[in-house]
Amino acid sequence: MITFDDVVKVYPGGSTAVDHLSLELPTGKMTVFVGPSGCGKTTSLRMINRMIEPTAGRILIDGKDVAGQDEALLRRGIGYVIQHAGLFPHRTVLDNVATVPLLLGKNRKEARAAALDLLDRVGLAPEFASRYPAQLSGGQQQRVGVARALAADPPVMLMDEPFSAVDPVVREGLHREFLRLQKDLGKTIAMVTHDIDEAIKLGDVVVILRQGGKLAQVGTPQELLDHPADEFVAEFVGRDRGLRSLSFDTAAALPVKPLPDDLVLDDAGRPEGWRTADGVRSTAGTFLTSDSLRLVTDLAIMSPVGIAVRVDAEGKADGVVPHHDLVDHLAARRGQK
Ligand SMILES: Nc1ncnc2c1ncn2[C@@H]1O[C@H](COP(=O)(O)OP(=O)(O)OP(=O)(O)O)[C@@H](O)[C@H]1O
Repeated sequence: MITFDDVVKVYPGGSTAVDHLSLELPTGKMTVFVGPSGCGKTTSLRMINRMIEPTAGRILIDGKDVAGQDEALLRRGIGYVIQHAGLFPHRTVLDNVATVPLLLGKNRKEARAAALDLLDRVGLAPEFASRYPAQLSGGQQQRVGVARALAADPPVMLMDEPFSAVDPVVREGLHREFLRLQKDLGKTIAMVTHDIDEAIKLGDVVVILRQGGKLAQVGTPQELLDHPADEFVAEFVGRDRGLRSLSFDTAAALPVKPLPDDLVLDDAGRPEGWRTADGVRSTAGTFLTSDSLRLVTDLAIMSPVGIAVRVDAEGKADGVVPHHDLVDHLAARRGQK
């Protein structure tokens, strides 16, 4: 666990970048710092590995104050990934990643093998190993940056806007791969982004800072969406927060009605579509109990008859949710929160 204990940073010249920040970043989870430009996100991150020293307060990793630790040793246990990857331009991809295992005392062969394994883990084929960073796309460079940060197998990773230099489609892919990787590795990660959607998607915990380096709110994405602490947070997480919060709940508790006659099924009981007055069948939108309430809402809205169809694992229809039932369920859900 990383603990911020009443941390203050005032830069020379007097601007307060971080103002009495107290927080806990849970072990093995991803904590995302987000907030408007200049609110102290990067400063907070860099105080963890002592690239910046706090003016007051303490930062502890697993109960040990970082201030008392040897900087080189401390940083060996903390991987660091930045925007544009920060790769060595005159070294090949393989050498960029193998540098760290070499520094840690592996021989050349072992270091190269470790680097190849890491490149594979971040989704880069072996043929990229001999290229130079300039011969890669932004997204590929970012993967090399992540592989290099992982090379020392650090328990903690700091990531400063790691996905912001790539276009939205590539970013989407990197998010997916990163979530898969983190599921395997379970690192304690502190990440900075200015993008609230990215924070909500990737963060187990989201820290929202406001101007002047003050903590606005900390919580799980769903807590922030369902219970924003004030107007600033509500605005920041977005006006559509009600709808987005539905992504975090499954349809498991959603009551269903029996199948109506106008739902056409095949021989195996799988929905084929809706029978309409002129005989045309339009597709029926189906969901599993494990799908999100957001998907069910979308299906009900898009359905010509305003009904979403629940199916089992074999695709067999076993109940329906008319949109008015869905609205009642969502209202009751809101009342329970
Ligand atoms: N070296 C410095 N000297 C003086 N002031 C600084 C220094 N670095 C940052 N600041 C100021 O501290 C505040 C916080 O900066 P920081 O970079 O931590 O914010 P940020 O939230 O990461 O911003 P952004 O999203 O724009 O990158 C800003 O007002 C900034 O101008």
